[in-house]
Amino acid sequence: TQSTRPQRILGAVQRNATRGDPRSVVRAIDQYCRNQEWAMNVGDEKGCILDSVVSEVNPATVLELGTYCGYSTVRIASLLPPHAKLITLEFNPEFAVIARQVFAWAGLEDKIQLVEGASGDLIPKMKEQFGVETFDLVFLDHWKDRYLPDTKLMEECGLLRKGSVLLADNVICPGAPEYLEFVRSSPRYESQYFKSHLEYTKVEDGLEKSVFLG
Ligand SMILES: CCc1ncnc2c1ncn2[C@@H]1O[C@H](/C=C/CNC(=O)c2cc(-c3ccc(F)cc3)cc(O)c2O)[C@@H](O)[C@H]1O
Ligand SMILES: [Mg+2]
Repeated sequence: TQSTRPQRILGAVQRNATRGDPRSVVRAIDQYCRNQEWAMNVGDEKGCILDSVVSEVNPATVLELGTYCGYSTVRIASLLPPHAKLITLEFNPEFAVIARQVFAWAGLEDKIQLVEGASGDLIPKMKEQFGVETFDLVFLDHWKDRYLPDTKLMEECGLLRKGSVLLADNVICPGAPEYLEFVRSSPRYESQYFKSHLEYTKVEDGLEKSVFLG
């Protein structure tokens, strides 16, 4: 039977990365997706911007919306301090199965908690079910029309504190126009655009970093 793209990405990791070495997992996925078949990972160029924001925030609690194969999850988790917690939400069970194996190959399964389900259903349960107070960093990389409703939902659920950082992928391509308009015009956010390129291409894309002002 025909394999899926996520299965082929996992294969590339298992063939080319070193068990327990997160950076080799990241490199293996980037090489596969750049040379064999494109996939919607944040990628190496935007990934460097992601790394710099993670290092600057040095978060104790991270929420990722949209795991896919776990490329950005591994990238973020590999930079977290010892007792930090990364929760990643994914509603496609097939992608979740692949991502968990990618985390295991990277040796990061103890730092990453993948929760299966839709973000709109899970965000209201964060405090009671997952013992989260607030998130220091949120990485938005799921369906682009969910960025704004989920941001409003996180505010309503008291999951953002003064200084919480939202980092959103793809604000240009495919684009998240309503989200961008909101965070750039709201007095409750301080927003900054990091110009880059769509993963593995020369097409313009970028990340929007928005600090919640409380
Ligand atoms: C219901 C809420 C909700 N709850 C939980 N999990 C959810 C969810 N909504 C989605 N997911 C999961 O997240 C991932 C989807 C991510 C969606 N990402 C892009 O569409 C995208 C596209 C391009 C691009 C494609 C084609 C082009 F030509 C150009 C650019 C580039 C990029 O970097 C991109 O991120 C999958 O794992 C979903 O199962
Ligand atoms: Mg993306």
